[in-house]
Amino acid sequence: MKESVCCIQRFHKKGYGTGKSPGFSKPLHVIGGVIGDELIVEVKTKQRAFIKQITHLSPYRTVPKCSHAPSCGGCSWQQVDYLFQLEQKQQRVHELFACFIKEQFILKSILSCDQIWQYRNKMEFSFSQDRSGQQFLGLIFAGSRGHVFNLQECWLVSVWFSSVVAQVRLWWKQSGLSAYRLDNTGSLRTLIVRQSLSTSDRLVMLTVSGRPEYALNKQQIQQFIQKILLTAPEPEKVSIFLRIQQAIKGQPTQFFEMHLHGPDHMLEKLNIEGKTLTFKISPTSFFQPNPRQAEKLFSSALQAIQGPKKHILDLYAGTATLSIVFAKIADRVTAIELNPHAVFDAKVNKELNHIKNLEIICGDVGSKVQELKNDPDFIFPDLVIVDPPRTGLDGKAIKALLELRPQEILYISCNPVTQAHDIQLLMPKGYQLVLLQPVDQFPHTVHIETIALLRLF
Ligand SMILES: C[S@@+](CC[C@H](N)C(=O)[O-])C[C@H]1O[C@@H](n2cnc3c(N)ncnc32)[C@H](O)[C@@H]1O
Repeated sequence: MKESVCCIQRFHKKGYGTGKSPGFSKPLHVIGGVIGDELIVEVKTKQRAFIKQITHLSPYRTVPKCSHAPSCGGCSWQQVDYLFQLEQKQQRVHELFACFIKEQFILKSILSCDQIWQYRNKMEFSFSQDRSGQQFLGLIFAGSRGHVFNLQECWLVSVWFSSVVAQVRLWWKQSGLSAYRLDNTGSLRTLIVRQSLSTSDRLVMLTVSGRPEYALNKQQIQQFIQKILLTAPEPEKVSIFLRIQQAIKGQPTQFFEMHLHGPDHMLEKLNIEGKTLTFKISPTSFFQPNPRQAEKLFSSALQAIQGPKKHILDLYAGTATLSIVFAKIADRVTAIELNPHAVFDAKVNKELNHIKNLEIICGDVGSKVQELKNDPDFIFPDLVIVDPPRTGLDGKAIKALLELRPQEILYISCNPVTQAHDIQLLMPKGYQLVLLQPVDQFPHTVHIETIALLRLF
């Protein structure tokens, strides 16, 4: 391991501080480095380095709240002043789009987060064991290849999350179970914890191996439930699930959920333009992880569109959040979602929010749009909303969009890199980017949510 000096000049896309260092031909990426820092660093791999000493403090540096901040892979920017985080995110979005868009488009100022701590409603923790058998349950070390550390606190979520982790760690010690390993041996894989920010509903899901020789027995499951119930003020209201993940070589991974305790879902509420909407969320359904910012995201998306619309297609609809928000400006809305559990939630959410003009379809976006188009009664949409996973739109979905040729496409994304890539494919076919609105859903991380409005010219 080599020691060197390094001045941080910019941020790497993963949030590391990047700067030149004498003796190294390529810039170093320093975990925890902030633009303006002068550092003595330890160089671990060719370009990856760790801070040994700060010789000059950046004016953008602040004191992290969490004791894990210097090494946790969850928050790479807790040491960066929040206003500077926002500036950096705004600049990143500008760089990603301005490099290929020559026409005028409006890049709005990023919508900041009012509650920058304890804003998440979900966190996934991993189980791991080293060669000596020492047990770890928590998050992944920054810059490591999946090395887990024992989490004691996390400021992105409520304190209940760390008390669940602590109780599960105690249960694990007594259980005799082992952590799942990449060679498909061992039992315990992940622990998902969710807590609604509006109703305080709580949900815990333990994911284990599907190999029969690593299955949990009745007593182990009962003891797991008892430990979780110790953490909650109203134990009867905690939902507990066991998820069995079956990984067989050459076959798609399969999941089976077992409902162990409490309600089979949780409820979350969003306030959109003065109206409170209620959403049922099953353990495997996606829901926006920062509900207060989701309110800003959805309100801002709604304001970007001038209604009324005849037919809105909501692709990658999840639990139908956007469909329900947009239903008031359309004659009809059609939602398409792959996950059957989320589709089931979406149907309940339609009823809970008294929506009459919404149809919900379960299936892959690319295939279902083709089927819809073949229906002679199909009304071509004037607005298509897409909110895909981080990987963006696949070839089939892009093709479907181009065949539908709606007047407007509202593209919401948690990954502006894939979003910019997809928009580059849509532009030569007559679409122009008219509006870009970044939203800070994830303070202290490098992640950015963006709303893009495309119009057919
Ligand atoms: C980022 S979430 C957006 C959900 C929703 N718009 C919201 O804000 O709550 C993406 C959703 O796309 C779904 N999905 C992923 N691939 C899909 C596909 N090929 N076809 C349909 N839905 C898909 C996922 O299950 C997930 O619910």
